[in-house]
Amino acid sequence: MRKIYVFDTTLRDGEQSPGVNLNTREKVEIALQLEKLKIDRMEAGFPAASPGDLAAVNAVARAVKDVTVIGLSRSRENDIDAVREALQGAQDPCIHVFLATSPIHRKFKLRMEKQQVLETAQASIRYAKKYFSKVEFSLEDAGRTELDFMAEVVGMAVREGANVVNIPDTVGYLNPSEYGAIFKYLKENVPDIEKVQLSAHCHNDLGMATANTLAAILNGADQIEGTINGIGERAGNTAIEEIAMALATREEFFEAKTGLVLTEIARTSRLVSKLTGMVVPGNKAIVGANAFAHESGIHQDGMLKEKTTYEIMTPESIGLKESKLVLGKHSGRHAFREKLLDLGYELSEEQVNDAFAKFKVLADKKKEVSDEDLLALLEEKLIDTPEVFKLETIFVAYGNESTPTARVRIATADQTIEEEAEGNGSVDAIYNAIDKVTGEEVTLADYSIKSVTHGKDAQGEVHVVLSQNDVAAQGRGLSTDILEASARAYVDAVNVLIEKRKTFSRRERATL
Ligand SMILES: CC(=O)SCCNC(=O)CCNC(=O)[C@H](O)C(C)(C)COP(=O)(O)OP(=O)(O)OC[C@H]1O[C@@H](n2cnc3c(N)ncnc32)[C@H](O)[C@@H]1OP(=O)(O)O
Ligand SMILES: CC(C)C(=O)C(=O)O
Ligand SMILES: [Mg+2]
Repeated sequence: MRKIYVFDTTLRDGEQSPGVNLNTREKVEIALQLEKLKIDRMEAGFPAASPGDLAAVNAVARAVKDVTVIGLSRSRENDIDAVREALQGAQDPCIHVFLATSPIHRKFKLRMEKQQVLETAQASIRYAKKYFSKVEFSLEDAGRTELDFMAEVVGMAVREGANVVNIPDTVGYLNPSEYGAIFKYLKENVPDIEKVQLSAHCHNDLGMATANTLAAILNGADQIEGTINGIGERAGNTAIEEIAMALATREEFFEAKTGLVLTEIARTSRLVSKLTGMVVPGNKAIVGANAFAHESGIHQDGMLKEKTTYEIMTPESIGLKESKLVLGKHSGRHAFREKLLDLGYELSEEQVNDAFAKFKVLADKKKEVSDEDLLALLEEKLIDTPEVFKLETIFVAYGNESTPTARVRIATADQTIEEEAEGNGSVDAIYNAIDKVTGEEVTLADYSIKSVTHGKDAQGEVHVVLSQNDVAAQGRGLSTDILEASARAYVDAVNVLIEKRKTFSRRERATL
């Protein structure tokens, strides 16, 4: 099995993400975690960029023990000297020198002819070689460089003793067959190419960074460069975790693997996200919150029967605990029943069906139904009070300069009654309208409201206590709308009150 070396540039190209700025302490923290992940090489920064970055690279160089630490440098002696200073104290230092080779960069940015590019690159590799036993040279924007000129520059780098030659698709322009073909071409056309390691460095402007990097591996690349979570300049770099898991999942196809401790992937991803402030999208491959979550009933059923139906790798393999079955409007009975069992509810088939119907109504209103939602829903269902009055609809008209008015429609066993009333607030108006329907003379002894779930679409739970003569009754209402929850709680309490009154009078009659 061929080993693919992993060059992590989270601390350099990753830090080039707009808005990201890592201080020394943060760089060291990430570097130590990258060491646990067992990446082979880490680019800690660009020492010539600022005194702060030079110091941070130095701190990383001194902190890590088992990883090659790299500093980036333009093809200029001053930049190379800055890397020399920054890498003092490193166990295994390496310098990364780069110069653009494409016609666009030569003409507009560097304002150099081909020959000048060749000579500048040669001089910088020679200078770097005086101080470093390990030198990587990158042909910036290789992806848009003429193949014959690229081969000429790579040949020069090989002769000058570069250890790694990197072929960046700096602007994410190529597609996998084109990028793979470059590696094949260099392998076949550059004399002594086997003396260097060829490296792939891709950007994700067209969403092809991972595919391009894999194409390079299939065509002989020895090293891949990337960042954790794929952060980096513009649309980012190749996500290292995607390459590592692609190789691990399809080992028989690629016949290559990294030396990463895969179970450290999730932890590393979380740390990088936290310290860079770059949130990982839920649908991000491997490390997104939904990468091992299933919401659809058919998928959940498959997962419960056999996980490989819908998972090509396990969450445990990247250091997560388990897959998640998320209950939502697309979920089915299998997952629902499983969740009830998890929560300690062993219900009959009929009860499950009944609760499932209520769950679907709630799921239509909420993106995700949480455990708290379910508990609230189940507890409400399990209280067996006959519904003398059943709330059907409420309508509230409210304005801060007008009197709130509410209209309620309530069903009884033999009719549906609609009433309207005013109040000194929306809830008061609703309660007055309900009183008109029920004809019950009750006192509102207590009213409380709390949110039982989180977020903007949280469920509100309203508790009311009603009293009538010596009888008190509690009611509970649950809804994503607090006015509806208030109405439900009140009607529930009236029903409980009526039930209590019946029990009370039965008991009284019995004692006569
Ligand atoms: C594809 C990549 O990711 S490359 C890395 C990109 N990363 C960064 O640029 C982050 C760090 N950079 C910086 O802090 C600054 O750009 C510095 C300190 C390096 C340079 O700053 P300044 O001296 O003010 O130059 P500025 O950034 O404006 O322009 C870049 C100069 O470097 C030249 N240059 C660009 N690449 C190279 C190179 N590889 N080798 C030599 N010169 C280069 C440009 O032609 C330009 O030269 P000019 O001033 O003669 O026109
Ligand atoms: C410095 C080089 C390697 C780079 O980041 C790029 O070309 O994308
Ligand atoms: Mg880059």
